[in-house]
Amino acid sequence: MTTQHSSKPIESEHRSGFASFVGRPNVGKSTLTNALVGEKIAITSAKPQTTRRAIRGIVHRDYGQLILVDTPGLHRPRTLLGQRLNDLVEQTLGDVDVIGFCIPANEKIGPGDNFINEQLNEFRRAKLVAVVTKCELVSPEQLAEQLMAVSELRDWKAIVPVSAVTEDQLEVLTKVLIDLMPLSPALYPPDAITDESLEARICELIREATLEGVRDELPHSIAVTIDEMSKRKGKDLTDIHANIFVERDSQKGIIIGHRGARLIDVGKRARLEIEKLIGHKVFLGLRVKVASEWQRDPKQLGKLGF
Ligand SMILES: Nc1nc2c(ncn2[C@@H]2O[C@H](COP(=O)(O)OP(=O)(O)OP(=O)(O)O)[C@@H](O)[C@H]2O)c(=O)[nH]1
Repeated sequence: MTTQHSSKPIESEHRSGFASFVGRPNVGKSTLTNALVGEKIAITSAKPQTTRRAIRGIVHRDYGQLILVDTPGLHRPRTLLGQRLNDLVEQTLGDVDVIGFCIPANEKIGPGDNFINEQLNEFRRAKLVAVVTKCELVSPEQLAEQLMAVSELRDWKAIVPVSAVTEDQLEVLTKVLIDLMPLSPALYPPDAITDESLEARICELIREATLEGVRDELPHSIAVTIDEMSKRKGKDLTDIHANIFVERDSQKGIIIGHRGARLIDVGKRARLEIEKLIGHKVFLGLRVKVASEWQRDPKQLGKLGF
């Protein structure tokens, strides 16, 4: 007598589950997510704390499926937005199978890392992995030292050094993470890369272009919404009308720039990224609006999608 089971050995070993990267702002969590997925899912920026949503990037292998949930990072909240972001992180981390704690290879472990490491004790469901990022920036000796320091933080399931820029060790990290997932069939269809809506991804691309080159206090004041998006009849062209919200008139001036020069540049960069995403030409109309103190106002936060 033969059993069905014996004829399907590969599927029975298939693993699927959720993982999240945590770590101080700017350690490379979003870049790593994009590099693992192989497509731009999360926006990245040299400004800290630019990640606002739980975005799922999906990595497919024949032995398993890894669903990456990007989070804004744990930090002490100063505004209602900050508080909502923290709630979102806690909810997310309470649910995932694996948490990858990202620590950059080129910076000594400090109070910020220790704070997050302590927070990780709260999430008992998840298996904990340390990911040492930006490895191409240091010598092999420095890397070895950092790996030692990381191993002293706690008893990790694994410690993996990677570089999202040179793509070093990305496949190793993928395998390590999938091997820690529960046995399960695939949770998403094979062609799914994210479950974020196209509109949400476009808003994020516009926010990313807007963030480039602005000073430190401004990034948190920017939110983007889409008023209208439609494909022109019989043409490979999509019209998109979007709003960039800031909190004060002075910020509006910064975004728009001298005679609108900066806004034109933002629009051009955002348009090119959106065209890459949707695969054809885009007309992008941007309007800058003031929604004063939106980060502290529950009604406005709701309207802007938080
Ligand atoms: N050299 C180097 N730079 C990297 C690497 N990964 C990310 N970066 C850079 O580090 C900066 C921060 O990257 P992000 O991916 O936005 O960092 P994050 O941790 O998601 O930041 P938050 O949005 O603040 O949470 C960007 O300027 C990236 O280009 C890497 O492997 N090597």
